[in-house]
Amino acid sequence: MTQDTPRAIIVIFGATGDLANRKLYPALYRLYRNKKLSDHFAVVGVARRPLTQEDFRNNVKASIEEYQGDSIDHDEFASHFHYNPFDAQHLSEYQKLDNFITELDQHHQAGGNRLFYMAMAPNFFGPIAANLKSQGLTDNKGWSRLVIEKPFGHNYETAQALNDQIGQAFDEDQIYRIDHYLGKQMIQNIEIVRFANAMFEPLWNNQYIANVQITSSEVLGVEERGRYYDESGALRDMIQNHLLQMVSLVAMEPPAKIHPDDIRYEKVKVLRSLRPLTDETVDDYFVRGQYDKGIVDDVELNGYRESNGVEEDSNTETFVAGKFMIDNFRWAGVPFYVRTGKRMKEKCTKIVVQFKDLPLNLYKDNEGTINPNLLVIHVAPEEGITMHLNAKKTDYGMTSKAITMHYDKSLENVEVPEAYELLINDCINGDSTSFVHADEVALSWKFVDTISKRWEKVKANFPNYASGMNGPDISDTLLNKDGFHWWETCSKDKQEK
Ligand SMILES: NC(=O)C1=CN([C@@H]2O[C@H](COP(=O)(O)OP(=O)(O)OC[C@H]3O[C@@H](n4cnc5c(N)ncnc54)[C@H](OP(=O)(O)O)[C@@H]3O)[C@@H](O)[C@H]2O)C=CC1
Ligand SMILES: O=C1O[C@H](COP(=O)(O)O)[C@@H](O)[C@H](O)[C@H]1O
Repeated sequence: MTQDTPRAIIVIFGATGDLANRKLYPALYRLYRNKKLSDHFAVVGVARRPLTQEDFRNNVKASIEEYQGDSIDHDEFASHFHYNPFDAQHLSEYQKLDNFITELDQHHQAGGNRLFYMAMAPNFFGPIAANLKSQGLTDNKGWSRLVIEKPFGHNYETAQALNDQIGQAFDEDQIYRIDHYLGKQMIQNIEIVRFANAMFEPLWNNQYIANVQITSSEVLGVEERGRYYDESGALRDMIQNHLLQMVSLVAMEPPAKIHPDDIRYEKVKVLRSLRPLTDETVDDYFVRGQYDKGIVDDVELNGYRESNGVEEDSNTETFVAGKFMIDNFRWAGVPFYVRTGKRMKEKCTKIVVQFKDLPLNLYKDNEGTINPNLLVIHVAPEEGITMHLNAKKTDYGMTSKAITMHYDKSLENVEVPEAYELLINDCINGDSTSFVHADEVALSWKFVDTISKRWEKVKANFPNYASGMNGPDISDTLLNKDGFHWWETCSKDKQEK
């Protein structure tokens, strides 16, 4: 561990929940192991369950063993963890929590800094933030920061109400809204690929790019999250946040500096330039799907409507494909296609940039065609970059063939920081670059609300795709009518077709 990393007490609200166990403890453990946490860090876990200190530390160790797969002695790490049984709805308990944190701060010499992490249901975010303020927990001598998890509201109105509520207790620069996609290495790489390569930046515009395709597909269905998901759907669960963040990063102008304000400013400009939809135009730009049962790897899987917590005639979409038009000088006329869904063919997040064809190309391939250049950013599960180019076919003639040049991140042989690990590290260090600003939340909800209102009004003919397929046919039609098609495979080894 190091002395120069910021000291802090990390207070986790919802310390017994799924997010804390599956993501936060393993992430903290990796930070600790990689010497990114100060000797003086401490974690206060709060939740209603009456756990003893020992129970809590055993839970933390068990979660590291399960999710980190690492069997070294975790006792020293766990000794930084303290449990405080607490009901967020009881105002009287906040003062006790304050005393508990203050004592620990003295014990660990944590410097008076407090990171409040909301790993609880979203309806608690506002009230807890207000109570932290009113009960003096933010009057500590060091900094205090608030970390909140998505969903940031259910629509524009509720997101604004949430922002107003937490904004009364914390300033915007103290609020860290987590979108875990922004912690992924290859998402962070978008900026570097674009702005550190002379061969891409001059071409990154409507003169040379035909379209951009962003896919985030999942093999899993809604599993145990049916109740939450049926209220949300893919539009709110993925498009409003992760997909729009990716669009913003691919489309933004170069920032003046690598500084949170400069980058947010550029992302906000993209969101402000999105061509707004109306009730009449939604169907031309966005389509939806819901998975049916299907056979995948010889196993028969149930349909969405058969899942726990889902209405039997649910109108909730588990798939969305859409087209964003960004009406600014750089992007006028270039469609940004996105799609996301559950129970699709493969787990894959990737960004494909398709370049325009040359005005004349004499060097066609054997089939008499010329393959467009593609730049593929593989976000997950593979991490890397593939360039699809044309080269001479090895024979006596002058025909071309499609080739790929690939950067495979896994060959670097370095441990890749996991998204939560990286984002928690940023919170502790006060770097809010990879977090979502209130303005981004507001603008993305405004855009998405038009679609969700339309979809609530006009029922779909669901289910419309079998489990294991890449969504419904209308997703293909969306691109085909513009003369394009989805570039399918995620594999770096195969030519993407
Ligand atoms: N799980 C995940 O992978 C992801 C979760 N999120 C978000 O993270 C947040 C947490 O999700 P998740 O961990 O899945 O939820 P869980 O339901 O698993 O956990 C909720 C936690 O809140 C505690 N809690 C509930 N009521 C109270 C109360 N009145 N006072 C104090 N503690 C309370 C529970 O403990 P107890 O019952 O002991 O009080 C539990 O620790 C949500 O906002 C979710 O949307 C976001 C992305 C991914
Ligand atoms: O935020 C969410 O993301 C996951 C997908 O994340 P990934 O890192 O595995 O791509 C999704 O399953 C979940 O429904 C959604 O809430």
